[in-house]
Amino acid sequence: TGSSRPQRMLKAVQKNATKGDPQSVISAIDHYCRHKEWAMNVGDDKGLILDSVLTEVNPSTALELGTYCGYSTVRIARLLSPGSKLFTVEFNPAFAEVARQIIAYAGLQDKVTLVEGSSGDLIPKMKEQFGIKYFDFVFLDHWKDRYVPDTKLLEDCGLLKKGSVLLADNVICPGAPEYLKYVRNSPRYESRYYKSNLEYTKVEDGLEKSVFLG
Ligand SMILES: O=C(NCCO)c1cc(-c2ccc(F)cc2)cc(O)c1O
Ligand SMILES: [Mg+2]
Repeated sequence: TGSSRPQRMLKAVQKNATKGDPQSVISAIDHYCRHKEWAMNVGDDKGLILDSVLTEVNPSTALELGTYCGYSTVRIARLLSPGSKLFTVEFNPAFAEVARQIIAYAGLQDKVTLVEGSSGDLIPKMKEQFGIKYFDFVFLDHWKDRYVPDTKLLEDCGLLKKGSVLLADNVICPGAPEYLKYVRNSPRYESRYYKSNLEYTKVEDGLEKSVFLG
C-alpha cells in the first residue's frame, strides 16, 4: 500500500529541513503544503497570529488539542521559555506517529509531551497524570464539535485560571459556530476574532482568542 499524506509531509521535512532547526521544519511544511499537497496545518498566515498571541502569553504550561502532524506543536514549542512545557493531544495514532518524528526532527521533544487518545477522556486525567495545576494557554485545533464540550471540561476540571488564554483555529472554515456563541455570550470570557485565511488558500478563516476571566 502507498504512503499517506502525513508520511509524505514527514519525507518533505527530512529532505528539506535542517535537524534541530524548528524554523526550517515550519518552512519545509509550508512550502510542501502550498506547492505540492494541501494539508490541514494551521499554516503560515494564521501561524503568525498564533506566534504573536503565544509570545504575548508566554505560557509556563500550554495545551494543544489536535496535534495532526505537529506543525503547530513546533510553532508553539519553539517559542516557549526554558522550563515551560507543551502538552499536545492527538486521537489518530497514524497522525501521532508522524507528529512525534516531526517534533523530534525539530529538536523540541524535551519541551513537548504528546498524549495519544481522546481529549474528552484525557483532560480529566491531566492534573493527576502530569501534575498540572493550570494551563495558561490552550490551542484548540481538533474536531470542531469538541471545542465546546472540551472547553467546559477544562473549566470543570479546574484547569483554567484567571487570565488563561484559549486560541481556537477554524472558527469560520470548517467553522465552530456553537463555540463562537459559547465564548462570545459567556460572561466568563473576553473574546476577540483575528481574521485570516484558511491555510494555503484565499478562503476566509480566522482564530478566536478568548481570555478566561475566572
Ligand atoms: O478537521 C480539522 N482538524 C481536526 C482533525 O485533526 C481541520 C480541517 C480543516 C479543513 C478541512 C477541509 C476543508 F475543505 C477545509 C478545512 C482545516 C483545519 O485547519 C483543521 O484543523
Ligand atoms: Mg485547524
